[in-house]
Amino acid sequence: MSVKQVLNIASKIKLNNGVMMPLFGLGCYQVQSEDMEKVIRTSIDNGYILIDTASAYRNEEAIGNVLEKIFKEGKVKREDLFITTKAGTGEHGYDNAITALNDSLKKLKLDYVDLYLIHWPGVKGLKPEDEANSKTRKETWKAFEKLYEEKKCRSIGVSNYTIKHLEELLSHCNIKPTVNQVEFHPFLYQKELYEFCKKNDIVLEAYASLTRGKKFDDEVIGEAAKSLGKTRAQLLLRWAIQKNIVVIPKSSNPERIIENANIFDFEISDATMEKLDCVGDNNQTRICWDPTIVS
Ligand SMILES: NC(=O)C1=CN([C@@H]2O[C@H](COP(=O)(O)OP(=O)(O)OC[C@H]3O[C@@H](n4cnc5c(N)ncnc54)[C@H](OP(=O)(O)O)[C@@H]3O)[C@@H](O)[C@H]2O)C=CC1
Ligand SMILES: O=C1CO[C@H](CO)[C@@H](O)[C@@H]1O
Repeated sequence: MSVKQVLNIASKIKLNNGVMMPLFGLGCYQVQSEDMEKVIRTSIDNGYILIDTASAYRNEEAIGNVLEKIFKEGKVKREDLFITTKAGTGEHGYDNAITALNDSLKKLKLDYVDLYLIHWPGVKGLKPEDEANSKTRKETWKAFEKLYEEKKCRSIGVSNYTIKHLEELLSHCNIKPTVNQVEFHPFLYQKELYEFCKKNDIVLEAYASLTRGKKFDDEVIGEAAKSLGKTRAQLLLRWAIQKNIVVIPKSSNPERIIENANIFDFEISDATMEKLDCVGDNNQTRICWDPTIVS
């Protein structure tokens, strides 16, 4: 298969600023620097065009080194890829956020990222309900708007925002967030947030779609995957894709990287989708951090 065909495998979704975002990509949390070249090369060879990282993951430099090599080889062009990074909890505030993206760009060896996200609504050291938290969040967004206008990021968005945080942001922003990246899988089907984002033209991007493997032993998941002749991981990813939710599974294992990409050749029936929507512990199984309680 040609690289072009490979790059076209992943379908895309249109963001509210007109940018096309791939529905599928590689999550880089806990991808070790020494594995990065193998992981990115395997991913790109198998149709991944989106790479998700964050300053907090401490692997932007490793990603930048690999991308530099790949671009030099001419195998893939910068504009073929969609790179996301995030400003961390300690990078809130106007000046901090500006510095944070410039630092990330230097490490990634890029002139721009495709998507820049506020990683977490809470500011380090502040309680979620603290008024100063909301003031600083607003300043952070002002910086994001400036960075967007300067074309240092092609789209701006948020992560771990609840409806309350989004309402606050929508009430004062000049540029709307394009994306909200949150934990989302059948065991934490955040339906209200999903509907809110849809209504407000914000694309939902799921993290921990595979529940980090923690719910693979669930019977409903097992049965549905078996009946489709797919793996549990593929079923979980497909469930989100069918809701037009972007998925970014992480794997450092070449076989699993390939397995996770093979989710565009089957469909989950409406009946099975409904079953999956209701699976588990009343949609309360959170694998990662909880933005409703922790700052
Ligand atoms: N905005 C935020 O706050 C957050 C963002 N994220 C982003 O989302 C991405 C994905 O979420 P993440 O937390 O990594 O969790 P995932 O649900 O993607 O699970 C990753 C884990 O599942 C394993 N795995 C991957 N593929 C398979 C497979 N086919 N079968 C069995 N096991 C598999 C991986 O191990 P192995 O590598 O050995 O294959 C790894 O241990 C992150 O990498 C990050 O980019 C994640 C959390 C929070
Ligand atoms: O994005 C991230 C991946 O998940 C972790 C929590 O489990 C977060 O701490 C981190 O920032």
